[in-house]
Amino acid sequence: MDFDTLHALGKTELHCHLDGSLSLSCIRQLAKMINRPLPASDDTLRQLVQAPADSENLADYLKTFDFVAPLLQTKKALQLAAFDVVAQAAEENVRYIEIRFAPAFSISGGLSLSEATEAVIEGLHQAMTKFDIVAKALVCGMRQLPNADNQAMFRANAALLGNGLVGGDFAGNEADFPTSVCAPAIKTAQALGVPLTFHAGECHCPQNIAEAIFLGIPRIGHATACFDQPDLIQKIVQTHTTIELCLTSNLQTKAARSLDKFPYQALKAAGAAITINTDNRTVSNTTLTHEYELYQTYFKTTAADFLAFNLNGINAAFISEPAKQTLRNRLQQDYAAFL
Ligand SMILES: O=c1[nH]cnc2c1ncn2[C@@H]1O[C@H](CO)[C@@H](O)[C@H]1O
Ligand SMILES: [Zn+2]
Repeated sequence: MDFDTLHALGKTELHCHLDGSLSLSCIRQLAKMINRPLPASDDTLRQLVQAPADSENLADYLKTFDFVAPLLQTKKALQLAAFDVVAQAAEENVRYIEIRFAPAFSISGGLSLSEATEAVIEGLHQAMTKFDIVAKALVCGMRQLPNADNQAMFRANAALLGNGLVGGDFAGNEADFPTSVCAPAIKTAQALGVPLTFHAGECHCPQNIAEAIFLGIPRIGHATACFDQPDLIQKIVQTHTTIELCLTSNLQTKAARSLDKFPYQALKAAGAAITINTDNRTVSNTTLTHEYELYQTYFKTTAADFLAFNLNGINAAFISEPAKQTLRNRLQQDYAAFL
């Protein structure tokens, strides 16, 4: 399929970070609101908000997020940001998206942990009235924060579940903060009834994936380190764990040092429920269409595969069964001409 066809295909995306996906024009608008000077040239600005080409590891990649954090400290800014990311997704025919962000990174201007989320939800709702897309929010605990902080975040946000907020995640510094360290906050989120996905396996540590599955988490972001672990892959299949693959991001963070160390083929061969995601449109300089193009080029992924991965995404989405059925029907229609 050519790029225009890949662009036209209906899509779903479970793994997309708000702060890593702002368009340059949105970044300019937000910077203006706090009188922060930015380089006049888009090329220069892009260098500042994209992960460096020579990122050594996840920690290096995550440094890029410091640039936009000060821009996301007011209700208006978070609303505009959420609207902006949904608009980008709708433009490339994403029908369903879950957008994640860390409330703890948006409270230095005086917002509470729940007000930050309410503002994101407001932006998602505004975008849904304008574009043909369903957009939901996930709140991220951060691995490097104390469990008490992540627990407070989930407690503050649990009441918003069902009203635009559909679940939670843990992101951040996996190399120094393994899954076991986060277990108390994971258990708190689960006890509060927060559906969870979880970043694991980005730092060459398959154990972090295994522990997350053991703790009953039904979706794993990345899971890169399972590529040469047949037993773990069997566990993923048996437990019906859905994997949120992020190819470009993994090559940048060196989670996968080459394509043969990316787990797509091993997971697909085993029959695991995989999905394709951007992770961070801006920080990783990608789009979901570009990701599809890479899979087609590198792995000969077909329209039937893309449909199956999108249906995996719907099955694992944190929404009601009737809402899922509507989206499934829509995707079947979208793909009918390509199968
Ligand atoms: O690939 C990733 N792995 C781990 N953490 C990430 C990744 N991408 C973004 N974030 C972290 O999630 C926070 C909330 O969106 C971001 O600020 C960033 O620190
Ligand atoms: Zn991520």
